[in-house]
Amino acid sequence: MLKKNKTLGEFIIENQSSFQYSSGELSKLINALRLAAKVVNHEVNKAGLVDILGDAGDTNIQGESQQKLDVLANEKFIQTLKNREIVCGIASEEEDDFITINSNDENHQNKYVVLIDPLDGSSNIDVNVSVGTIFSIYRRVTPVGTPVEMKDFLQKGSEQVAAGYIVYGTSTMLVYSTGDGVNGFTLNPALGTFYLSHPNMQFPEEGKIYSVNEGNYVHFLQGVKDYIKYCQKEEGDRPYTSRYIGSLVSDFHRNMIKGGIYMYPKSSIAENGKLRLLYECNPMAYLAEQANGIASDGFGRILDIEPTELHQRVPFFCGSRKMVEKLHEFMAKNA
Ligand SMILES: O=P(O)(O)OC[C@H]1O[C@](O)(COP(=O)(O)O)[C@@H](O)[C@@H]1O
Ligand SMILES: [Mg+2]
Ligand SMILES: [Mg+2]
Repeated sequence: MLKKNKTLGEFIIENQSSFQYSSGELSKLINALRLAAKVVNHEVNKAGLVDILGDAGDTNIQGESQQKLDVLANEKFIQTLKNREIVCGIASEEEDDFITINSNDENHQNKYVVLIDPLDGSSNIDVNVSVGTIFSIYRRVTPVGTPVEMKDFLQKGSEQVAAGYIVYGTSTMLVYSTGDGVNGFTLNPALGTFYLSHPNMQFPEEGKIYSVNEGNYVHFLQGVKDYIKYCQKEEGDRPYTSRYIGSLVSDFHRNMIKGGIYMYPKSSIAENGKLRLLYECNPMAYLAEQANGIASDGFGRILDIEPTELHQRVPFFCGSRKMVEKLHEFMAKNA
């Protein structure tokens, strides 16, 4: 049984040997993400006091207006990773193309690439509702010693070596996995230290919460509509409770603790849904499976999807095993 209140630093060192490619490089990388999380947490917590609320006045490659905190979080994560010379490339929701990191690594010796959603839940920033950061880590497929290429980023989610998120909520937590279960660490703001608070997180097999933007209901496929009606029907332990924060990280985190299903389906107004495969769906799917949950596009496993573009979107259904299996029944019936 993992002893609680171990610091994240201690946990990283102790668990390094259980990682198949253990060389200390991934530990350094997780440590860098931990540092960047603290820097961004500090900015998020005082957002209303300084001029970092609101629109940054630019749009990203997906045509979405960038919030000032999107831009700031993006800068902080990229800078922290660059300064620590431990990755050979970074891709981000807020960057059109991937970034090659070779400033101090002339020989391109670094083995890992990182994909990030620097600030998840942007529509909640200005209204003081919890937001997050999502990260996904792969070993490069191109030879060490050569510059990083697009194919190093366009890998199936099943190839991830680690993934995680930070939730900036009532408390700040860093939750991640390196393929050996999911563990959650809570930041003690006074000490600036993350402590193990949620060892071995697991999705309950069954849940009573469904999370979907019902404002889009009329545009959903019949299978999704039927499943939502099933959740709302007075029968057995239903109706379920509807909870939708509008920050993927926060909705996922709640559902992982309490049991539930999160859905961002495709619709007649969003052909492939809204969420991005590489830095939203793949990392959350990796965590879900490590925590005994399921993540699919309504028909197949998210982690088996072959990526084709850096910012591609996919329909996303994720959560407690029995709930996602029930959704699959309705999707199959209407396929
Ligand atoms: O407002 P909508 O259409 O329901 O979308 C909410 C979803 O979009 C997101 O905000 C997309 O993420 P970003 O904020 O990183 O762009 C998710 O966090 C959230 O679940
Ligand atoms: Mg996001
Ligand atoms: Mg974002």
